[in-house]
Amino acid sequence: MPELMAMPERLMLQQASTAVPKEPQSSSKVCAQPTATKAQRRFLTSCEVDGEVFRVGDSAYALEEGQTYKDFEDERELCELCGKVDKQAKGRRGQAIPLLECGKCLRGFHSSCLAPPLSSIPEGEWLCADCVAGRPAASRHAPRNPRLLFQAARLGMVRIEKLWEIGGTARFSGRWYCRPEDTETGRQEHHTARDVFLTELRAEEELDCLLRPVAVCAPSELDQQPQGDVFVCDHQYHTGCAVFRELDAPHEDRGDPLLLDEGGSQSESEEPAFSPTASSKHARGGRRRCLQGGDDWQTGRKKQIVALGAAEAPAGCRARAMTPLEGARAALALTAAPRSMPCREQERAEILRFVEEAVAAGEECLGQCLYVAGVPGTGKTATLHEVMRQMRAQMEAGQAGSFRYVEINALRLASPQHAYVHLYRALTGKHASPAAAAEHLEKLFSEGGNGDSRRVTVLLVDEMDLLITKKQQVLYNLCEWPSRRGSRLAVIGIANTLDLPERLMPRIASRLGSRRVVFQPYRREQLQAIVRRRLSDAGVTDTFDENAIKYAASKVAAVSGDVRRALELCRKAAEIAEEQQHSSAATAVPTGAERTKHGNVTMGHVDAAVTEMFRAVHMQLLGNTCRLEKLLLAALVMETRATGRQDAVLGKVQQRLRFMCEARQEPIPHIGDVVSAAARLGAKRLALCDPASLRLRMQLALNVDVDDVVHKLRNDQTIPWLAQMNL
Ligand SMILES: Nc1ncnc2c1ncn2[C@@H]1O[C@H](COP(=O)(O)OP(=O)(O)OP(=O)(O)O)[C@@H](O)[C@H]1O
Ligand SMILES: [Zn+2]
Ligand SMILES: [Zn+2]
Repeated sequence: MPELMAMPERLMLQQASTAVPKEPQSSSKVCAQPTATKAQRRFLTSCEVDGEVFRVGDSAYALEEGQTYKDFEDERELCELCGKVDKQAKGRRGQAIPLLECGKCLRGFHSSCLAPPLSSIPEGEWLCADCVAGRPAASRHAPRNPRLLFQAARLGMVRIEKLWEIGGTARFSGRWYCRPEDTETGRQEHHTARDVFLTELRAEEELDCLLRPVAVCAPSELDQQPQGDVFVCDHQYHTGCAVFRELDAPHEDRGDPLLLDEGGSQSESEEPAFSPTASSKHARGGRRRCLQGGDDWQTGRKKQIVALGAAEAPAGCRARAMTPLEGARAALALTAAPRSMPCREQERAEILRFVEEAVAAGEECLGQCLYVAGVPGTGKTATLHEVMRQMRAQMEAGQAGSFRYVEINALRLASPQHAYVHLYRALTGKHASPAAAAEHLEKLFSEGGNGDSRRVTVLLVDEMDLLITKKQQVLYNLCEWPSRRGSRLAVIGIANTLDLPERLMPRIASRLGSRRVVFQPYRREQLQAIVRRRLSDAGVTDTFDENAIKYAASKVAAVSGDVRRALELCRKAAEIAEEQQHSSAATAVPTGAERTKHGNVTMGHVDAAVTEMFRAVHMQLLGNTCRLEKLLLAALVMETRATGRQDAVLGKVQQRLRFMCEARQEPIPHIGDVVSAAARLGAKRLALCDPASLRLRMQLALNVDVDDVVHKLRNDQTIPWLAQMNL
């Protein structure tokens, strides 16, 4: 329901000047928001300021320092040729001739000023003579309309992500857009005059700093937009890491250093909005991005603010405080980026040294490859992310040279060759086919091909073993490019197998394998320390009985050193304890006070969590397998552990099965039975396999967690000797 929130202007001015420190030129005033009043925020979905409606999700021009609305009173562009706005047509009616806009440089021309003059406005896109000839198309006149001012870096543009009203003032937070010129690689051939990139830099100010909404659309939607204030955006640009990313690219990991200063939903508004001194210097051109916060910008607007739609407050923004158990659950969640990573200090230092050396070497950065290995859940990715976050902080503090950081997860690639596509896109913001991208990268990493970028690129390739192809060309390129003079590229590969370099051709192995960091599986005490640290970082150490943590750690350490399982188990235990607390509160026994005191997670809860985790459907399916299927699973686990690959050829698995049976004096199963047992595992979705027609050439891979399989096999009563096997 519309609601009027206009306040007397005098009052508003007072408010603004008390909220703002006295020095009028200080840029820090943008950040100096009184946080004490945060509780009274009312979130809005849209808001009207003097007739302009701004919605969440809209983009808008934002005034830069020193600009006022008065500056935009006459936005009419001048004709590039005659330098005038209006021109009376010679002849009968004497009406103004509109300016014709060049589709590339966006400058305006009177149709009658052109040589030869155009008698009618052309249909579709029209290009000026400079653009047709490929000449630089700089305007001779100072731009007057916002679109050209933005392109001349004299006006900002933001995307509004939140709108709220506080004390009669409407405020917004959002992110800045930048132009191709503001990126590390600068304006490139494929950029059009309308291309913009959404950056990670946040803005938070009064809504009054926004001039008016603009349309920002995907390239494919451009045709449906009216001319004028329209921009095209299909990539984000991270100014800190100087890399591009598809606008809607999925990102899962909260620890991803690229996501650091995106407006996180929980921490929003605690962290200062973008401070122009800190991060903008990394954006090329070091443009000072500061929203007007003084008194002068209020001239020209009456500040009639109308809140149009009130929004539900975002979850968590006004939520009640978390209970300790909820806090514990959140701290143990796998998606939470750990604040600190105990037990990995040495590995971390080694990786940090590698990156520091590569970045410091700059031009001389030659042949830098690092191979990081370790079984799943040993903190490889998390440690790397932490190192990169630290490097970024160093870079921003001016303690380390600038670098670019690109991350590729081979699991998410459509094919190994798509690694090229991803890397090329990150460096240039451009999409290309795998073959074309490989060609461009080849040039880029050859001498002088990297343009005038002085930054070293640090490339992280997660799950690197998935990039193995028949000719190993992708891996070869990724490991060879860094050794090119002037490539300024350092590559870090992560994989689960220790011997990946040894499985590669010697020319790759020599490059990748020379520097390694190995992550050993966590031992029981380490798992314990990690869980404990996560809890203490969140300030909820005493939610867990010491014995409960110890018990959970030993349960997990008995099967694997995968910290994920330890965290999951403890999280589940906390969940169970919480449920118990709720149900006992509901029955309202007067011992409530005592209950909360003892409402800790105990060994009993961990035990319940173990049972629950192992009650999952696939665990039941595992329990219902026949003897041969069980033996086959055991052989498959051993084979994949030995090769470090996820899949195995049935022939090899069958060989292991035979040795196993021979050693235990079990009857050796017939090959046909083995093939059909494999097909049955496939049908139950416990394993992935090719058609059974391939027989022993069939590829087989586990489709369930290997630790679950091992747990089941070790505890199998019907084949007790499996417990002694080295699974
Ligand atoms: N030392 C540690 N302290 C705190 N949390 C940790 C530690 N090691 C790992 N974790 C957490 O465990 C989870 C798994 O870690 P990570 O993804 O880094 O493992 P990984 O070795 O890369 O495994 P994979 O090979 O399966 O990707 C993450 O949520 C991470 O935050
Ligand atoms: Zn003219
Ligand atoms: Zn032009």
